[in-house]
Amino acid sequence: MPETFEHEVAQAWQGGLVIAVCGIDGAGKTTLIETLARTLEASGEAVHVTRQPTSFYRSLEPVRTYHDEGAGNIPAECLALLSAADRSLHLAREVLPALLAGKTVISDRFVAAAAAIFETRGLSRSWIDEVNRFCPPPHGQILLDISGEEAVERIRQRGGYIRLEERSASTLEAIRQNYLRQRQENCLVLDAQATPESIAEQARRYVISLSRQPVPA
Ligand SMILES: Nc1ncnc2c1ncn2[C@@H]1O[C@H](COP(=O)(O)OP(=O)(O)OP(=O)(O)O)[C@@H](O)[C@H]1O
Ligand SMILES: Cc1cn([C@H]2C[C@H](O)[C@@H](COP(=O)(O)O)O2)c(=O)[nH]c1=O
Repeated sequence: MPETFEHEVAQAWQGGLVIAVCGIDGAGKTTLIETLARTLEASGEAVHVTRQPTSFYRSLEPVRTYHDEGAGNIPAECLALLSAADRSLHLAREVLPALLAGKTVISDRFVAAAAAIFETRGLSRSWIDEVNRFCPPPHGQILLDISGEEAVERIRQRGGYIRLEERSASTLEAIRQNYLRQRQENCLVLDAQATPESIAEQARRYVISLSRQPVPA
């Protein structure tokens, strides 16, 4: 019998380290990941930084239309399936090769983001979990917690392209509440309004504790 993709992923997961950084848009994921990766690399760790969804998902017409204009005639199921397909390619082409090369993978969003986002778009958690069944939870997850209102304000100040959902504090707040409700036991929840330095230091200690190394002072 051919080996299933699920089995291949499960094998690569053993002994590897995948850290997901989650939180609503504007929470500070990119900012934290940059510092965290630099700090871990400086201490000799091989790190691979990546993100979900990938540019493949973002480039798809229904996704771009949804981001610009909202649902219209695009079913949430369609976007969730495209995002799951994107996730499977991302695992096969990027995450597994990095793990097999002995790297620590830090991902800007991971499978929990799909659950938090697509529940607010009306899909059931069991259906979302089923279509993402091939993707195990990460070994560690950092949730940057911020209110929808504060996130909208940060996104506005950051400037650049702003998606429709990013203008709605109540939508971002609903996604935030899903993240908080669904979080794994070992998830580190950080106040995203602390200073970037303090957030990065708490994240560094968490990652080192997961890699079972003594935490340097
Ligand atoms: N701890 C912090 N305190 C204050 N401002 C912050 C902090 N972290 C990030 N910011 C600022 O908030 C804005 C959003 O940060 P960032 O782009 O890192 O968020 P993000 O979660 O990656 O957003 P998105 O999901 O939209 O890509 C940026 O302008 C950034 O400089
Ligand atoms: C995981 C996942 C995310 N999305 C959404 C979440 C964001 O609003 C965008 C991507 O934003 P970025 O700031 O450009 O990273 O996509 C989604 O629609 N489906 C998903 O599975």
